[in-house]
Amino acid sequence: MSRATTPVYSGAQIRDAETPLVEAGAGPDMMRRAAHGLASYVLALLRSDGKIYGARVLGLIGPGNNGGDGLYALTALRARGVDAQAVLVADRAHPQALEAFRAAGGRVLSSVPADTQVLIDAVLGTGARGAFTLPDVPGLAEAVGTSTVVACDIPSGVDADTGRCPGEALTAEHTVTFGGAKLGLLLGEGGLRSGKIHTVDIGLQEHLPEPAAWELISPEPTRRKPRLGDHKYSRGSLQVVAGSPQFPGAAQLTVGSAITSGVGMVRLQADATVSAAVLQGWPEAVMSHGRGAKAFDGATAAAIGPGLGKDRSRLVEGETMLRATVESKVPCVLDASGLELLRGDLLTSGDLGGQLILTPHLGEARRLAEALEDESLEELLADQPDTLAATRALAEALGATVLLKGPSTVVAGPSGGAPLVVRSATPGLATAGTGDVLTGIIGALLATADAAQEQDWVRIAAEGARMHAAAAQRLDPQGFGHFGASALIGALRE
Ligand SMILES: NC(=O)C1=CN([C@@H]2O[C@H](COP(=O)(O)OP(=O)(O)OC[C@H]3O[C@@H](n4cnc5c(N)ncnc54)[C@H](OP(=O)(O)O)[C@@H]3O)[C@@H](O)[C@H]2O)[C@@H](O)CC1
Ligand SMILES: Nc1ncnc2c1ncn2[C@@H]1O[C@H](COP(=O)(O)OP(=O)(O)O)[C@@H](O)[C@H]1O
Ligand SMILES: [K+]
Repeated sequence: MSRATTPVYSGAQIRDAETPLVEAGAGPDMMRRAAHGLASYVLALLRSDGKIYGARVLGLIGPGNNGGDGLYALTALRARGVDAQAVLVADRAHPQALEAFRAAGGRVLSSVPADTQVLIDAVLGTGARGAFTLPDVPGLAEAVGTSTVVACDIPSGVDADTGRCPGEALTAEHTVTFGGAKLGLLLGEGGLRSGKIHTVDIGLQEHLPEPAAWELISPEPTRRKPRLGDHKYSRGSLQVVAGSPQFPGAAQLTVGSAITSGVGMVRLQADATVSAAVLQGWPEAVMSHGRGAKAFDGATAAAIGPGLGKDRSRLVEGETMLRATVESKVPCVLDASGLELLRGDLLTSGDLGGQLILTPHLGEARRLAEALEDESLEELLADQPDTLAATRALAEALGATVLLKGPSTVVAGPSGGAPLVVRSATPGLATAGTGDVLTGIIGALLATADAAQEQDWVRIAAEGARMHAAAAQRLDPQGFGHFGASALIGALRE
């Protein structure tokens, strides 16, 4: 993968990489490195917050190695003058780590002091199995609200492979994770509970397999800048089928975001009312109403679906265009009501092509799973979804690229390459119409991209999601959420 991405592993991959090292006697060494990384991170937090000497840190310690990491980190913090104490939540704790902690003057408390500044969650890590119940420790609920919670490896209760929380779970503002980022820190519920993620090298690197996914963290160079000799046709032309009398705004947002993302020409196929509305805001848009699949001639990509609603004639136009793109293998992004067009042979062909990018949100993905009558996919998408496995399965079933939207967006191609994840931390995007903006961005990227391989489509779609989140971040750095989809378009310029 490129330098814009970082590897993400399942908990099982990390454990498998650790096993031979533990068998060779390197376990204590790895634990020392993990604890040192955790203690250094907490020290930096305390330093930025005021002072280290006498600062109050409490470790919530579980029965296994995760608790061992926590106890050694507390020991290291004590050596720096931090008032670090522990609460043991089980009837046992890592014996050597507990001994080291006690030898450093650490005390085991039966409640969490009210003046705790940093609470280290070292209850469960990758060894967690099944549902977790928050320990009944006096003062814990209050401290969770008032102190900074730092998770040791993974917030307790979060499944390291999927991000699912089968029972209760702790929520951290920071997670210091060992050996490599875990899927569970990025995906689903886990993605909402991990906060800022910091990875500590514990010497696993060369023992790790190909990662289960990659996180896209900085711009992918998929955007083509205008060249000196370019003209409007050579810069790419995007054909949009969006909007209906009920939802004219969806066409405005898709067209506007495509124009702003940088493409030679944006053409819209829509009826007279929608066209008039779009032209008010975007006079540079070209109308191609009434030309059927011919409207598609010369386009280098298509964007189909936003705001077609249940309008019969608009859906027919969308389907005509969709079939034309699939047949000619011209890249296309299919969103919103456009996804309802995947029925009959379009649903079951299993080979729509990686150049077709579907951008469902969770509800739309569930409807696709229902239409496919795929119970295992429905299960992956149920209550606590496994978004990585579900995106892969959906991409494979349809033979297309799938971008599953959410706080963490997952993109997978049809033939099983490693998916890309875009974590946004911009909940202000949860507002009507932002999906239409994403469709316009991806449409523009597709229209201007040089893509040859399946993984290119995955990268382009993920880059679209990154640009979308970056625009929200730029527009609303404090996270107040006081913006709508139209304002997001204005923030697309990087
Ligand atoms: N391997 C290494 O060398 C290195 C590992 N490292 C660290 O070790 C961590 C993994 O440690 P681990 O394997 O000891 O598992 P861990 O997460 O502490 O939990 C296991 C304990 O919890 C219990 N338990 C399980 N589920 C439960 C539930 N739902 N509710 C309640 N209890 C539950 C379970 O009890 P049992 O079911 O066995 O009775 C068992 O006692 C990893 O995240 C990293 O921090 C690093 O130091 C680097 C080197
Ligand atoms: N809590 C959230 N945090 C970050 N991004 C979010 C959140 N909720 C939604 N989004 C993003 O906002 C967009 C919403 O898209 P969608 O649901 O299709 O909206 P619409 O159909 O109204 O345009 C997606 O890109 C999604 O990833
Ligand atoms: K933990």
